[in-house]
Amino acid sequence: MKVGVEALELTYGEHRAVKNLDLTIPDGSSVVLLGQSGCGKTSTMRCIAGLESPSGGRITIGERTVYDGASGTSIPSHKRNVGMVFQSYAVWPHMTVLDNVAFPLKMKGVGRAEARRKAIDVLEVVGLGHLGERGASMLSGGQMQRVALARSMAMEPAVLLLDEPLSNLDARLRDELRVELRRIQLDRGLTSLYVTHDQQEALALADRIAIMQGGRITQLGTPEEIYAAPASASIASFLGVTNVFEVDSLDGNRAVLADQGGQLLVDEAEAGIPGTRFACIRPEHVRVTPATGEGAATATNRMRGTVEVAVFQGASIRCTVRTGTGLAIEAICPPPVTGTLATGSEVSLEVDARAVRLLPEDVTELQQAQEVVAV
Ligand SMILES: Nc1ncnc2c1ncn2[C@@H]1O[C@H](COP(=O)(O)OP(=O)(O)OP(=O)(O)O)[C@@H](O)[C@H]1O
Repeated sequence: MKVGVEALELTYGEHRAVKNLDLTIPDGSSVVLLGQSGCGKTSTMRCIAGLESPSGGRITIGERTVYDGASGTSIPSHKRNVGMVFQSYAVWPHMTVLDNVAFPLKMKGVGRAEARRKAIDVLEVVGLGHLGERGASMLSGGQMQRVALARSMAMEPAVLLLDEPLSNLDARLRDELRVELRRIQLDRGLTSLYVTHDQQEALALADRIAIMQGGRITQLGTPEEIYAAPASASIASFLGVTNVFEVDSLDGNRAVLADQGGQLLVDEAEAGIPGTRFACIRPEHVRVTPATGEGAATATNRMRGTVEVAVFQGASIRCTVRTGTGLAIEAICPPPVTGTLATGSEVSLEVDARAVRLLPEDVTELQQAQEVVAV
């Protein structure tokens, strides 16, 4: 069911944890709240679940208003029909896997046979159909988290709230379960809100990502839109854009970098936007080649530099190159011709002017993601 949050406010004492927050989760879609620790993600989710008392705003689930500060409406958590999955697995160790899933259904008044049938069905969906009779204490972390997910899904909630459910798992399991979760979400058309500080998780699981900073949503868009066009330098940094350079001034379509960092050619359209202060370049948009002469093509930045460090990542190499003007530029490149990227190598860098984005340091109002421009 569709979930609507309007002008939500939550304060803890003097601290405003959630500030005038608006968010819609369309029916059957997955929204991921992505932001640094302490930005208010969990608080927002807990307000939707009915586990916090907001200080104002309105929350609707389907057609029902579950919270309204103006009229004093507040439906208790257990009557909101929300399912929750947390970081901690929260399975009952003394019960079998099947009973873990069937028990809450029985508590809700579902008959024994029907509860069992539903439990078997959702255990199948999460890939645990063969482990129904096993004691829950004998499961791995990943399996326990699947049980927790199955238990929430069995209740057929109007919305599934997931708060960093994968963060206690090791990296391999996390990757595996992330794909599995997305498959289940799409197959079942679950309406879900997922909270994480992990950008890979957000990119993989979201129909829409809501970037949260300081109690507000500052950008909303599809994973592709947010990845290609972050609204501010702080969002870009958070998304792993390591090349963020302060701009001193603009000279036509040249950005003069602060601290004698040299100049970068930028797209004319970017140069025309007033008030921007940081030049951001994704590492994968930097081309590294063996050193050649400095070129003078108009639409491409060309620089010479020395490889400071290069890290082999399997399918790619991540390296830091120090340019003649002292800029440290990161690049992600395909595995190179032998030796090109060894530490100390002289290399040439190329960055298309259209790959240099000029962004404000921060945004405080919600930015809808812009159309993605390929470079
Ligand atoms: N019960 C509480 N009492 C007082 N302050 C709180 C309480 N819970 C959270 N806060 C504060 O509110 C802010 C938002 O916390 P919240 O847990 O929502 O952040 P988060 O983005 O989910 O972070 P994390 O990823 O670390 O869980 C933080 O500054 C936190 O310290």
